[in-house]
Amino acid sequence: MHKHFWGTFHYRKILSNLSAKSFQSYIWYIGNTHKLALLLDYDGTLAPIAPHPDLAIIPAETKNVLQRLSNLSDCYIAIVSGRNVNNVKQMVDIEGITYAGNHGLEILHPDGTKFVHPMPTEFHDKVGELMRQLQEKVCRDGAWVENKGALLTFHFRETPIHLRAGLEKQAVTLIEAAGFLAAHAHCAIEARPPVQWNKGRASIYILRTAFGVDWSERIRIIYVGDDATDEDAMQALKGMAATFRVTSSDITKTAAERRLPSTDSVLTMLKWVERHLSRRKPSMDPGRIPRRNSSQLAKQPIQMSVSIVQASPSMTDRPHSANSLSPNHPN
Ligand SMILES: O=P(O)(O)OC[C@H]1O[C@H](O[C@H]2O[C@H](CO)[C@@H](O)[C@H](O)[C@H]2O)[C@H](O)[C@@H](O)[C@@H]1O
Repeated sequence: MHKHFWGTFHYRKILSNLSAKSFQSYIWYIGNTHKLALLLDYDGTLAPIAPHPDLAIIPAETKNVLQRLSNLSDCYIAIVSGRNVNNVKQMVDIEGITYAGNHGLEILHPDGTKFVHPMPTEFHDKVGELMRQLQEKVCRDGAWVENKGALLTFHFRETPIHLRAGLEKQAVTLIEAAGFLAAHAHCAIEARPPVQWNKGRASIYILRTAFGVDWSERIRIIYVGDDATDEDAMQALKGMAATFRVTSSDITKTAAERRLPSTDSVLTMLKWVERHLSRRKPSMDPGRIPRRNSSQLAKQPIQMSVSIVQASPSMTDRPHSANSLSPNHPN
């Protein structure tokens, strides 16, 4: 059942003035029997962008609707973020859901088990050295480095606009010289270890762990994200999910089925999902799985290996490039 779901409703304009009614056309996709998996990015999707990561707070209304959705037996929620996994869990602060941090390199399952993608050992030391280099050479004029453990983010949101390009270029050079992949984010450069893992692969890993190998037949999926790193997931889930890119631009390239203009519209969608799921009639459909039983499925062995990718000599901002599933891929 790998096909596009939107039929005649497939268009890519930004929808402004969204109301719950705007999502009515999704009823036939979500249907009345299947469990729904909501995969949601954090910054710029659930929480509006703020001058500093500590200030990007999830609005109370959004948190409340997520909390209620997390209590529905036929709704599974995973937050898929570029933040450190403990940090994003702290920011969302809802128990019983899945948290993926560092673009999926670390995943906390609702039953408390944790997945950590294998990392070449030398990169543990290299992260410290790259942090030192960035701090020494490019942390000025408001720019700073966020240490996320296996990853670093070089932030320049507070840097005067005319100084940004120079610092960005220098940071990219340092990141790539240290053997990391550099990727553009919102007023930031992400320094990621060169492993073939991203939000797309992490999303598929999460769905397979929760729902088993035939996950794509058993569930309906909604993925929402606002950044280039979310494009990996939108690409990987193409034809298997309803995908939304949060952007106020209609020229931003995206693999998503539709665009949403703001975090407010994400809230509107979540409210619509809640209303639809709450109105569904109880069903005996085997596709519905009690959510707490998903830990049984997590015990199925999943192949995992470290695959090193070559850091390119130029800027690595290819959101669609790392999506093709390798023979090692758990899917
Ligand atoms: O995948 P996400 O959950 O969207 O995380 C992506 C990055 O988000 C954070 O940085 C961004 O949001 C900050 C708060 O709004 C903003 O100040 C910054 O300019 C943005 O780049 C976070 O700090 C990063 O670690 C995440 O990778």
